[in-house]
Amino acid sequence: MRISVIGTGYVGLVTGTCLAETGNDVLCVDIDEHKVNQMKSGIVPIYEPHLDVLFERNIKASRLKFSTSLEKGLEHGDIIFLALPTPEDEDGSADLKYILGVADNIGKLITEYKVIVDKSTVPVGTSDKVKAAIAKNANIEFDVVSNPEFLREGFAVDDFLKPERIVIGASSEKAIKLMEKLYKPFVRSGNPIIVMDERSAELTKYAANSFLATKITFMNEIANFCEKVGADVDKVRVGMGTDSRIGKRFLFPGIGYGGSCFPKDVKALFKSGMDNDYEFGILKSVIEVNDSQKTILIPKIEAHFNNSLKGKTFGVWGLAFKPETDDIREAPSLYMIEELLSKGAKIKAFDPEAMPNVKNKFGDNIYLASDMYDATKDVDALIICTEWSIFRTPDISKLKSNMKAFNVFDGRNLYDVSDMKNEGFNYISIGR
Ligand SMILES: NC(=O)C1=CN([C@@H]2O[C@H](COP(=O)(O)OP(=O)(O)OC[C@H]3O[C@@H](n4cnc5c(N)ncnc54)[C@H](O)[C@@H]3O)[C@@H](O)[C@H]2O)C=CC1
Ligand SMILES: O=C(O)[C@H]1O[C@H](OP(=O)(O)OP(=O)(O)OC[C@H]2O[C@@H](n3ccc(=O)[nH]c3=O)[C@H](O)[C@@H]2O)[C@H](O)[C@@H](O)[C@@H]1O
Repeated sequence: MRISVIGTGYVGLVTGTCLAETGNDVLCVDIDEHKVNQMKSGIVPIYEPHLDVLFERNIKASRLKFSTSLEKGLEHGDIIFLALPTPEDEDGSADLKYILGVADNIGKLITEYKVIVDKSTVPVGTSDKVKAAIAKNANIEFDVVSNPEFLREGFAVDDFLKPERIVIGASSEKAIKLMEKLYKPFVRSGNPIIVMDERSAELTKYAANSFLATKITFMNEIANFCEKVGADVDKVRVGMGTDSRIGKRFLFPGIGYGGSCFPKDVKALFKSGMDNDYEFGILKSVIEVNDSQKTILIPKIEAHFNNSLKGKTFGVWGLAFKPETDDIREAPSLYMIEELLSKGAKIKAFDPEAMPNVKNKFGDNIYLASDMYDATKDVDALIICTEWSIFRTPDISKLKSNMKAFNVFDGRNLYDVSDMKNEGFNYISIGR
């Protein structure tokens, strides 16, 4: 099938590449000329494990091409995916200017039947807005489908190739048939393609992300309470998670959820609620609790240093919002670093993939370490913000010879409390 993907970020590029992998002829369109030039010369512009192999293979097979021209994209694809940003607007709602801007142009440019697929995360009712924006300028038949994406960064290729489910929100039989044909190769394992109306599909995406964010936040509160009453959240987590109704996943406490989606999506669902005369009390709390969780280690650090962080140096391990990505959008590490800088501390930071993004954000305000041990030289404490695998079994003797004082504040519970104590560290983690 001939496919175009408009917007070639984490979702668009993975979608385009994986659809090419199953034999489709894919054109990826992006407004960012630099990005498109990179892709044309074979460079994957983001860090996403395993994407490079598929990317290269499909470019070689001429199934994956790139352009900055929306016009070419609309000419090429029978199915047009919109994988455009839907960032948080000032009032917390999802900003639809990218989606509706492109929809407006689609109406002007299409000359034959197209299926326009919204893959971005958008509030309930957006498909009607997209339809209206296209219809305003088009005299041609077209259909709009809502097909929310559930991939995780760091596992995006795997999640796309082997999805637990595919949600298709549509009312046109013709469009549904085309979408089912396109996705058939991805559901061989028996996982379902779930067809529903557009509004339910749009809400499914927000409900899923908000539920997961709530699950994490609930566990963060249990962890905070564990500290008050002398319980161990790791034990509570295992004790709870073995109940299959609860499940083991997404129960890991830490310094809050971050990323380009959970924070904005929870806020957008809350705002959608308010716009429709419904106040999501639970989401209000999730937002508040997560905001304070991001800096939950700060009072503990301050208490240790007698409320004076001025001139103290902190090593920070892990800057991306989670492991296996270079994405720092809404990363808890950024909130920690900003808070520490504002209190006069100095930072030596390291992340395996996110250093260029962090450099853009902080410039010379922090020291960008050349490796994880460089970030621990002469520090008063080490702070762990992201649980990259390479941090899990550090060379303890190297750490000890580097660090000025043996303080570790661990926002991701990487180490055994008694092991760290036996090694002579003052080790503070979450809920233990
Ligand atoms: N990042 C993720 O893991 C997931 C994101 N989503 C949703 O997917 C959507 C896209 O997210 P990301 O891929 O993370 O965004 P992104 O910011 O990584 O990529 C968006 C791309 O769209 C391009 N763009 C902007 N305006 C354009 C225009 N007028 N024409 C062509 N290209 C244009 C940008 O240059 C950028 O390359 C959002 O709604 C997000 O909530 C859904 C599931 C997972
Ligand atoms: O809509 C999206 O963009 C995506 O958002 C999340 O994916 P992602 O943000 O890539 O990452 P997650 O693995 O879900 O982690 C999100 C945040 O929660 C935190 N988290 C996750 C799990 C956990 O147990 N504890 C915890 O604190 C992570 O550290 C991270 O900051 C969802 O998992 C995807 O299904 C969804 O498609």
